[in-house]
Amino acid sequence: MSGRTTALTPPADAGPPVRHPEAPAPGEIIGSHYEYCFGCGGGVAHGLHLETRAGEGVNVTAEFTVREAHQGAPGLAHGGVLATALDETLGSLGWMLRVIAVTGRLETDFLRPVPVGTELHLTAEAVAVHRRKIYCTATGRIGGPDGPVAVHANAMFVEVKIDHFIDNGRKEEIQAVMADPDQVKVARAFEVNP
Ligand SMILES: CCCCCCCC(=O)SCCNC(=O)CCNC(=O)[C@H](O)C(C)(C)COP(=O)(O)OP(=O)(O)OC[C@H]1O[C@@H](n2cnc3c(N)ncnc32)[C@H](O)[C@@H]1OP(=O)(O)O
Repeated sequence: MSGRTTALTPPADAGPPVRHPEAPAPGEIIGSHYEYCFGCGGGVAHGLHLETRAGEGVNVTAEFTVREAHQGAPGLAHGGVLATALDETLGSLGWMLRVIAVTGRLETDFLRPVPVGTELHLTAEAVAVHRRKIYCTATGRIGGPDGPVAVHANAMFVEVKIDHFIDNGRKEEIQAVMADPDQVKVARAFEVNP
């Protein structure tokens, strides 16, 4: 990581994020991007099962109920799980920009403990784009969209091509995904932007 600036403040020549014309309509549920994703996949028993909805701008909302399997301290959510919820919500912003992007940097503030049983209401928003970098923020509130803020993150995602996953993922899973024509179609559509 030599010579790389790690600041999460967008550079002066960064531009505003632009909602893609084919982004999901406001209020539309953004389905899971992968059945075995710990954040959103239905195939992970103890996963977060996060359900994300498109916002009106380059933003999304999501809910996640903290369950027993998500504990760190007795009766409280594990901080890493809460960071995962923020990360997953932020990851959905790619649908609004219609790019594939992965987390480059994620800085999380933990402001309140989150008890098991809590429904965490999450929002994420892209704030600036500079070349392949997407600067964004996310917030998790306890109990409702206007509840007290429990967690907040500033992040920078980096746009990648499908090859990022093909070249780096384990062969078994990559082959299974590539055998599904629907998944390939969705992924390739994201590579043609706009
Ligand atoms: C399909 C979507 C799934 C979503 C799931 C939820 C989100 C996730 O959890 S994704 C999984 C976690 N993240 C990862 O595994 C990513 C691992 N990291 C990588 O693969 C690489 O480091 C990657 C792709 C981020 C960047 O590598 P590379 O493509 O070679 O780009 P690189 O040239 O180094 O960087 C591009 C720009 O980003 C900047 N950058 C990259 N990483 C960072 C970082 N950590 N901090 C600050 N800046 C960074 C670089 O400085 C560069 O900036 P500039 O354009 O000004 O020169």
